[in-house]
Amino acid sequence: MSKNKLKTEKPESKKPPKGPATNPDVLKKDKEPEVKVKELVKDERTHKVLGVFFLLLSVYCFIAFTSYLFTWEDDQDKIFHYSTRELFFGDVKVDNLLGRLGAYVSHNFFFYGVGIAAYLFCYFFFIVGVNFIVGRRVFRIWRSIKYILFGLLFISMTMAFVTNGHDFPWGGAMGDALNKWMSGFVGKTGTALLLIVVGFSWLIWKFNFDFKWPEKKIKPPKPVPAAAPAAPVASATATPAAPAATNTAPVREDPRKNGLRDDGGVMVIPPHAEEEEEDLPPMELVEREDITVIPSHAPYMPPVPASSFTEEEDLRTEEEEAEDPGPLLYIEETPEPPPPPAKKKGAPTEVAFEIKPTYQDEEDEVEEIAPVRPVEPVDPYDPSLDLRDYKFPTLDLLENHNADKVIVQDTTELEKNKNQIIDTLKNYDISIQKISATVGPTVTLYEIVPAAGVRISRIKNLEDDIALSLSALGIRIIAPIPGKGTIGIEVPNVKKTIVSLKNMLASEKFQSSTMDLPIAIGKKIDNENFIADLAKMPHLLMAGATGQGKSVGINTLLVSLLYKKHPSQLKFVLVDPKKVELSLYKLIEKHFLAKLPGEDDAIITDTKKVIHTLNALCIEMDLRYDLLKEAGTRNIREYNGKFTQRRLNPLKGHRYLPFIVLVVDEFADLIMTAGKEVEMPIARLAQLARAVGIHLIIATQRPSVNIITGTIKANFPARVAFKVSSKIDSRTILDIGGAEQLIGQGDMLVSFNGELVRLQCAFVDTPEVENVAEFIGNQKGYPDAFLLPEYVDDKDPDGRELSIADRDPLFEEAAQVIVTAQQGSTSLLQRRMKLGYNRAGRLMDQLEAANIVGPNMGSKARDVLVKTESELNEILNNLL
Ligand SMILES: Nc1ncnc2c1ncn2[C@@H]1O[C@H](COP(=O)(O)OP(=O)(O)OP(=O)(O)O)[C@@H](O)[C@H]1O
Repeated sequence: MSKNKLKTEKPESKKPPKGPATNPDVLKKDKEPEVKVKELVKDERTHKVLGVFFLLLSVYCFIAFTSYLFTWEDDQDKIFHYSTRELFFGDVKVDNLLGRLGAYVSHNFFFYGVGIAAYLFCYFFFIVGVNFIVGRRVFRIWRSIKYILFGLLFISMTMAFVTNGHDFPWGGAMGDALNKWMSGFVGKTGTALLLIVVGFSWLIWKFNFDFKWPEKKIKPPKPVPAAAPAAPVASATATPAAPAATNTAPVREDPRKNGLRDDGGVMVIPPHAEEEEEDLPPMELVEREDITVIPSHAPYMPPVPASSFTEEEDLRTEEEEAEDPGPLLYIEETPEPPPPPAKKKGAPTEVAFEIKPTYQDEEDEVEEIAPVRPVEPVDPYDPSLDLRDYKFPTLDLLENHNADKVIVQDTTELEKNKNQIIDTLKNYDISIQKISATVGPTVTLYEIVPAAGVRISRIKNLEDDIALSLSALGIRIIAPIPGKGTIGIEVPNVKKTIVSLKNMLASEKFQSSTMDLPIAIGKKIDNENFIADLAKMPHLLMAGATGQGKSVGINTLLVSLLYKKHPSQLKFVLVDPKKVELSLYKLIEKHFLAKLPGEDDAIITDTKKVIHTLNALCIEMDLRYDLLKEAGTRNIREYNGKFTQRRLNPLKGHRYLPFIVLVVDEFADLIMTAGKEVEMPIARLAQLARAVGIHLIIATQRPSVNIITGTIKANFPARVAFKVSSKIDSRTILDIGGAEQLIGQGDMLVSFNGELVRLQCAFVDTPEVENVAEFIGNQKGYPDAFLLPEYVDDKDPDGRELSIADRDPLFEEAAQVIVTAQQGSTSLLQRRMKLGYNRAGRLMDQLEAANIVGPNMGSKARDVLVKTESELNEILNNLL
């Protein structure tokens, strides 16, 4: 890849600075750092200063207002008597504790403003101040503003109405004006009634009083005759005996006390549905413990600590808050019918209730089972929110490579080739009915319809003769072209056209594709873009002699994925034994790469580390299978679908699963150095990993049978061959000859879905890849690369059992997990801490040695010997 094109240094960087030569003796004055207004506004310190200001303002107003209540008579005279100028700059004596300014401000707020309701301004300044100082929304500003506005109107008007004619401005000018207008409009009595209605409505809304009518005595139920059919209910107290009774109070009387729970269809509604029960059929409410409210931004990936997002969270604006789906509600599966998710934004409670109608008899049941009331669906979880500002790379980072020129072939060349083919065939007594040509980027396909009675195998055998007569390399005969009833002869073009990746990515087909992992591979002979879904392939084996376009091919695939996927949806594991081919992708480590914990470099070049990484991937695969199993889903799509619908509990280890694509640039090298140790995990992954979203792209220069073994081949149904050196190699990779006749430079054969297609691989140059990687790398990423589970090699002496003295660094964390969950299970450690089985097992042994858990009990979880966290802390302190 590095030899594609050498990146030239940008000329500007080497140019001497323009203008007069600088004298080194004359020291330049340090440029004052520019303070940007935007940064100043965002600065935490600015917020704190504002917070102090608002708090003091609140205190100031409060003292001034309170003082005004006692001194208003004297001060008012002076304020009326003197002009503002005299008041401010003269020597007027006032009684207000806060002097002339206090008297003046209070007078304006009370007299010309809203009267006693002016205290609401103190409250407002106070909450704004607290929010600024603390740096997060302790008080909800917009909601408070609504209440304050309502309070200003209502209190000032009510005070003006009640104290009508009083000297003190209880309602202020605004209250008086409102009162006057309202009294004229609906009369004094009308105004009084209106104020009472509004006041009571507010109180009811706020405190939701229980207006209970004295209950009627319940008549003891009549004994049911023994012959009568039994009603399908669980309890006579919960279900009235006759339809007429369904709307009577006793049925609804404190339904939760019934403690009944039926396993029928359930409907989940927010708890305040209780208030609106009046219109509903009688129903029983049962507290549901299987519904948990957990924070909206629960970590979805182990390497990203939850705390890293909280700061950003806190700085979110009120508007963003409004769009936020709010606390993440996850709803556990219940049997049929599936409960519609129900949680209104900001609903304050942590329990939801299960409501089901009670039935009179079986006939009613069908009607009654219909949903009781519509419930608002919960906003789906969006994994990309953690990097919400991430921008996808733009097409202008890529080059056109003159590919915008329409592919035209010399008509004389076409005509000449056509005649040559006809003549050659004639020489062998093969006549044809029709011949047509399709000009592709690298080769032209001549399609022949032979005359009746001509055997296809005869034409096929003439491959070399036709090549000779056309004096061209790389002629391929496809006899017959599947599904067309014609025979194809591919003849290389004299002038080839580069297929630029840019054009392929700009195509409608790619832009509008909804594939999980769309890869733009290249152009077919008929110039159709070949875009496939790697997730469906599900793995790709690439082979080709050196210099035939493999590295470009790998870049094409990787760049295609980078243009379509958000960092939260996709991770690459890059294995590059050649050390230079994939090094460009280092820039996107914190966005798209996965690595082993504790590794510095995400791109793996060392064979030993490759073995660890492949085994870690196998562990990840197993963990993912566990998660899928627990979620009752069959593949990653269903699983992530369920997770985003908030139907899986992150507290139980569920997380959004990004696709993982493993890319091995030189497989032969690995097999040569590590043999089975590499082959086995690769084969395991190839066999099983597709369902859990792990896909492999394996490339090799040497497609010999000892490298591409039967096991590997059997699990890679999609294979790509660039030009290879022999027919045997072509057979090894494609199970058929033909790749040896390719003409190189990205000319390729793809065997996929039982079809063999000749493509010209899309071309992306090294500087373009660099542009894309830089574009992504310059954006905010995760704190670290995606961490794969830990793998400890049993044969590795470093990984053997350790004594308590040198216990695992994760020992304390593991102890906390086990004690909190009160469950001594290794798989719990694996899931919660994303550890491999070996490490989790060793941790468990160490916990046993520290008497935190009991001995191994086979398939059952170990006993947890420590019951409380304080007990645990004591043990841990003693161990230190
Ligand atoms: N799709 C393509 N379109 C046009 N030219 C291409 C294409 N692919 C490769 N080439 C040309 O072929 C050269 C070699 O390609 P590449 O580096 O991908 O080969 P390779 O198979 O990876 O070789 P090696 O295995 O030695 O690394 C490139 O520098 C480029 O000029």
